Amino acid sequence: MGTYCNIPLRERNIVLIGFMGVGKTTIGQLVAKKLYRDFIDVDQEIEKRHQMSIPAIFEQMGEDYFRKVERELIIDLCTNTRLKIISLGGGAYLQEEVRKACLSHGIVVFLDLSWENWKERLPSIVHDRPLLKNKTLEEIKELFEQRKQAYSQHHYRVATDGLDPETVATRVMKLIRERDTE
Ligand SMILES: Nc1ncnc2c1ncn2[C@@H]1O[C@H](COP(=O)(O)OP(=O)(O)O)[C@@H](O)[C@H]1O
Ligand SMILES: O=C(O)C1=C[C@@H](OP(=O)(O)O)[C@@H](O)[C@H](O)C1
Ligand SMILES: [Mg+2]
Repeated sequence: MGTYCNIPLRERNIVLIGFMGVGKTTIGQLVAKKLYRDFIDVDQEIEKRHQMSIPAIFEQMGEDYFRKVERELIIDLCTNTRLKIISLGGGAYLQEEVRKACLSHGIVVFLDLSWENWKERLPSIVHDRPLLKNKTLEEIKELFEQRKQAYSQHHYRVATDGLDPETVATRVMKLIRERDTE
């Protein structure tokens, strides 16, 4: 797969990236509604295809299997679909092939949230994020910091601290509209 892309800019998929719990799934859904586009959440798609939850897939098939499935699905979506709003799982973008496919074929929007604000969200998300279970807050912070380097490879960044989902979605939508009218 080369990096050449013949998809016109305004037809490219919008790909939301960022750490677990920053709001990729929530915001993606809202942006899709605002732009009258289809929404695809990669985790939900994998769950649907396997008829299993993400924690069950991790437990029964293992993380390596999950990473392979998510990589293949994302590359397929990036190269073979247009005009979608796609929310990735937070770890997918750690894979180089995924980054390349998203950056060359889509418009990558990084949803950023400070550690201080992210920490407040942990209790509400820990139950269905296998990678957060049985980890201390210090270990999670380390993962949060480690992943910054991958997420720094994006087209747009939206700072979400203190913003409700509607406001974040409006900001993402405006970025896309402004780009389309350039
Ligand atoms: N901007 C926001 N402000 C407050 N809570 C949010 C915001 N975005 C998402 N959430 C909440 O955070 C949790 C994780 O959101 P989710 O969309 O599943 O994140 P992700 O897909 O990035 O893991 C959910 O409970 C969601 O309601
Ligand atoms: O960051 C990760 O490694 C993961 C993030 C999750 O998605 P969200 O980022 O939507 O929580 C999900 O794909 C899985 O639990 C692994
Ligand atoms: Mg999600």
